Amino acid sequence: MSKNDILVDVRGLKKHFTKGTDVWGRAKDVLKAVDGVSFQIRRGETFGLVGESGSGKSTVGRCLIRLYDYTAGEVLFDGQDLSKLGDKQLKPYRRRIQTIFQDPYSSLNPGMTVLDLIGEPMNVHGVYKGDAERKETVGALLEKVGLKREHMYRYPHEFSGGQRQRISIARALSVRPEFVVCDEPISALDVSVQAQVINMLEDLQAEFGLTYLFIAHDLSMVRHISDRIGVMYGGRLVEVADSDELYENPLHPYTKALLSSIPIPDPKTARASSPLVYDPRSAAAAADDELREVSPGHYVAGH
Ligand SMILES: Nc1ncnc2c1ncn2[C@@H]1O[C@H](COP(=O)(O)OP(=O)(O)OP(=O)(O)O)[C@@H](O)[C@H]1O
Repeated sequence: MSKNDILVDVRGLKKHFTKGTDVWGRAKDVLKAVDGVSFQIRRGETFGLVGESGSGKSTVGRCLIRLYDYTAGEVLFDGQDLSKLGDKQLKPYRRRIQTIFQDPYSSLNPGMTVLDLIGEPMNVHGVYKGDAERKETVGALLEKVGLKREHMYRYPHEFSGGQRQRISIARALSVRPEFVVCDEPISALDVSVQAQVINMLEDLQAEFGLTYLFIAHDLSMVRHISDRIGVMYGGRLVEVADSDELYENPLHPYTKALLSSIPIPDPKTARASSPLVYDPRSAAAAADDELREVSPGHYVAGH
């Protein structure tokens, strides 16, 4: 991977939360939500981040968009360490990096029309030249995400969950970002609309040359959209590999357990055995947890 190919470079990222302080003002409990995570995302690819609830996926995403200051490590975006920038210097990066959140119900202000919701980030970043252009852009974006132009005059409660997520996607894309953090964007949607949203995200990626971090705990959809996948457990990455390689040749016991719990729709290929259970005290898990490259592009911890 040449330096130029890399859009996002995460190096030794740590985010520790402290809960309460003692009488001397020292932190009592430290929760190591992210504890030394490194990975790179190439321009134009989708990097999937998977793991069970609480493994630290969203915290990684929030550090990447600078919603959280991090405890240690570096996040380089297009070669720039964002933690070194003040608010003014950060502004262009706040345009270039956008987020789509899980819950399309709470992430859209119910009192705003779709026109204002999609137009708001455009106002903040001044990416249009007058009301007519703004309206035209919003209309075109609505069509791109499978809605109608006239929907711009409606309010979020008039739409289904899937349609609201389409509005959130149009809002994120309105400022022509390069990198989009998709934090469980389909988890709250009906299974029947999940695949539609995934296909749409892929089409938009191809059309606009987007790079995605795709966070999910549902492994079945992640394989479809991701080029490479990182598996998180307890605030650390335990395995990183190309998507197909990870599914066909999982090496870490936690990855194996995670994969064994995906329902298989085709009875001919259905597993004979029941899902594996990961025991973090097992010998393999207890071994040193640095990632090592075991075959080209396939990294695993403690193996
Ligand atoms: N703002 C916060 N303050 C304190 N603890 C936090 C905060 N945000 C996250 N955590 C804790 O950090 C750990 C990792 O949380 P995170 O949300 O990153 O996990 P996740 O893998 O994304 O899980 P989920 O899929 O449930 O969102 C959890 O134990 C969580 O309770």
